[in-house]
Amino acid sequence: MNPLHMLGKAISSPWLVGGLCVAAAAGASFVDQGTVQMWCFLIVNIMLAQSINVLTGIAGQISLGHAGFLAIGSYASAILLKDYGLPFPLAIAASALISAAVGYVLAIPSGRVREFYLAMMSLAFGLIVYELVREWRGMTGGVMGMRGIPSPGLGTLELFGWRISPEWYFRIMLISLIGLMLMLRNFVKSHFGRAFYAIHVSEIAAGSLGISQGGTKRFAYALSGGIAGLAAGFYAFMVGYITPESFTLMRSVEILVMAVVGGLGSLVGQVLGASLFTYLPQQLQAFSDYQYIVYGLILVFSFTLLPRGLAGLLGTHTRYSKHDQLCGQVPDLDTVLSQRSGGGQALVEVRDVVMNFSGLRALDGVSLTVRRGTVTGLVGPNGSGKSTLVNVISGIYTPTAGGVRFKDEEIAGWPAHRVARAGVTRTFQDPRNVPSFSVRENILMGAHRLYAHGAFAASVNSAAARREEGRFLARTAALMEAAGLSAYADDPVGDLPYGIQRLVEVARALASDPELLLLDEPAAGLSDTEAERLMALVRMARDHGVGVMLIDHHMDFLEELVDEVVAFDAGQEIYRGDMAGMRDDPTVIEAYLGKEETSHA
Ligand SMILES: Nc1ncnc2c1ncn2[C@@H]1O[C@H](COP(=O)(O)OP(=O)(O)OP(=O)(O)O)[C@@H](O)[C@H]1O
Repeated sequence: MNPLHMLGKAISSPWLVGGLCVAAAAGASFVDQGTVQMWCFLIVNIMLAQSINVLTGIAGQISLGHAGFLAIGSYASAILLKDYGLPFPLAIAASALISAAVGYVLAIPSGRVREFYLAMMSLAFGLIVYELVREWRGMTGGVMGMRGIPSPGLGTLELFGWRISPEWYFRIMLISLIGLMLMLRNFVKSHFGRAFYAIHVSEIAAGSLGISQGGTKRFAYALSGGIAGLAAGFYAFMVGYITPESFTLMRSVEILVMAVVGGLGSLVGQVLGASLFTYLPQQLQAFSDYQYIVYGLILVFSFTLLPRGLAGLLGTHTRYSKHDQLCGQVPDLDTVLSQRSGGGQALVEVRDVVMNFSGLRALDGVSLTVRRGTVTGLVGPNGSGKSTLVNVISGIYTPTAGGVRFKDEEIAGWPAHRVARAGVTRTFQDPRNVPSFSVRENILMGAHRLYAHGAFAASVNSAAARREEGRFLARTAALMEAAGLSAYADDPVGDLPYGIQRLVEVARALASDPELLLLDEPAAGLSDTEAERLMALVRMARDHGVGVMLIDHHMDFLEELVDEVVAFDAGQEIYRGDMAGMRDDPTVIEAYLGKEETSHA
């Protein structure tokens, strides 16, 4: 193994980390106050880096204004303790809650913009907060700052009459950091962490699994704001004096740089980045005028040579599943899907759907019914509107006219995640997996809509959360076995052949225990063995009462599976019936099959 990766493994070891924490907690009594202050400052930076990592590294929402959260949390906790006499732990908890609330509100406009505009918006947030704390003199002390905040350094911070010394303050911070890191670790490995990452990689694919884009972004902003607020509360009491100059744009950039250099997406990386940027300024004191030039150079160096930051260099890899919690035996494949009754009943009814794209009519009055426990094939030449129909049913497009009824509800116009949560799961013509996730993580992500445990249970890894995760892991294992994917369980999907990626997407769709399954060219690029496996999976779904809509161009493949086939041309139905009839139908031959295909048949 690469020596750097060995080092990475060592620093991620719970024993080493635990040992270091115990040593630091004990050692705080034997070092000078400046060192203890530095350690406290390091903890604040680690928390801030984790805060930005949740938002930017995991959920993919860039933030250039994180010092805004730091300012809000610092002033809030200081005011609550100093002016309202709140005990210090409550003041810190309130600071976290207030910053989380601000994050939630900020997500409403920010959730609507991306990339450059999002960066600008977050920048504006940081600048507005900076100006507010400068101008709101009555509350914040304006440019003169807020003095006399109870602090362990001055011996003025008390908890129920106990004067907190700097060493004890450090120990309290250390325990809080350990708690935070453990909770974050559990959170990231849960379905919440996978949802955060999914909206980062593909909002459309996330929606098709029942992950709400807006809801997930709001949650990510609130969580990130909350963590920054926690750091801010500790910071305010640690320094005992805050001014707007501690919350400038440079501070926001510094926090982002720590996270980027440490390795966005990695929890361990944030500790490394924060450590570097806590100690570096000390070492660079002689060059303080050039400090930001040095930061800039580090950033350029890091982008060029270490795109995944220090975490990438040391090979520390954040996993998005609690794969070690697989408990019990891999269940029989038959039990992975619910057995649904009512075979033959109408499941989805598409009525007179029209879909226009600025002048182009992709669907022109399409009506179609898919029944429970049946497979409906959809064929037609390229551009005839098949994928558009799948997009309309699955909520990606709102039809220009017409309706879609699923079970007892009119779903046309529902957002994709709501349609998916109702039980409609689809695959895409080009597989939309999360390339950096393993096969197991991708398939597990399919079960998102079925999870019952909440964020707190996921973070503390409660018994109920463990049981549920174990159950879905076992079902994932059964699906991997059936799809012939077990050998790739821990491989990143992006590195695997195309056919395997398709099977992963189909297995992921089945992991959602769908009632209606929409498969868009699932057999394209599959080998014969892979196609056999795919057929077995589709048959299993059908036999469990799932209604399947299957788009494909392989006639032999369709012949094996479909109960009814519908042929489209130019957005209109030109044939409906069985496969044999379709092969002989002159309109279908003319528009789609051609003479050659029929003579082969
Ligand atoms: N978002 C969109 N904007 C504009 N035009 C679109 C959009 N989506 C589809 N179309 C057009 O609608 C028509 C139908 O496309 P669609 O992808 O549904 O066909 P298809 O039958 O699935 O073809 P293929 O077999 O190639 O996937 C095409 O002319 C396509 O260019």
